[in-house]
Amino acid sequence: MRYDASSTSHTAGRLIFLIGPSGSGKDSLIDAARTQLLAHGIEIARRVITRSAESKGEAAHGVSPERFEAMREAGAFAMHWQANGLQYGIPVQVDQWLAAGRHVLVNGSRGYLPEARRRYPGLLAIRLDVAPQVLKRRLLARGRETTEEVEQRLERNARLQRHDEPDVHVLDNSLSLTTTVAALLQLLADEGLIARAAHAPGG
Ligand SMILES: Nc1ncnc2c1ncn2[C@@H]1O[C@H](COP(=O)(O)OP(=O)(O)O)[C@@H](O)[C@H]1O
Ligand SMILES: O=P(O)(O)OC[C@H]1O[C@H](OP(=O)(O)OP(=O)(O)O)[C@H](O)[C@@H]1O
Repeated sequence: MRYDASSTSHTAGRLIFLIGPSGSGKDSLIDAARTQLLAHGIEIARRVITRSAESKGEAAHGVSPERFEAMREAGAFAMHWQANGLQYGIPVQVDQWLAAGRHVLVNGSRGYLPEARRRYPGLLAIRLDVAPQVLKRRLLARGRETTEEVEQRLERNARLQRHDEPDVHVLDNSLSLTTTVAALLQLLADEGLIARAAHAPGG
């Protein structure tokens, strides 16, 4: 059965769309915050990517381009997009979680944000920022892509940076991941998506 995302626009669960350039630390942040997010009842979507294996970071599901296309045709994705020569799919399970009133964190894309907003009007957009020179250093240190692929990612970043989307919460990931995890949890508490920690300011 095909799933109609538009039928789930007005649900109790909120989509948390984490964006930021490739290499800004989205996977790392999700991994570092995973236990705490799950403890707060936040679901975390597992991406499907046309990449055979990820050296580190989130446990994405790697598939061939042919398999990805078959999954897309079968309606397996709530959202999907293309970037950096790869296809990314977000499982339709996300819509089921949202319909059940669960908040869901998705590792998203700046390029896809306008479309994601059309589908999920109440989504919470969070962008990870790091300085361009830090981004380059991290991408090279990650060692997953070739130098050329890193350059392409930096070019894509420079291009997308020029389109500043409104209504996006920005978290700086230039410092330690621990700092960014704390900022993420604070933001989710401010938005009323998780309970505020007893010791947190304003709580
Ligand atoms: N706060 C941080 N401090 C230092 N290194 C980081 C930090 N966040 C991420 N990294 C590193 O930067 C690289 C890119 O992070 P990653 O999570 O893969 O980014 P993305 O998922 O956005 O592409 C990884 O090697 C990761 O270990
Ligand atoms: O549209 P953008 O904001 O440029 O988004 C960056 C693109 O790369 C992404 O994955 P990730 O950051 O995990 O990249 P990676 O494949 O290099 O890990 C993300 O899913 C986007 O498709």
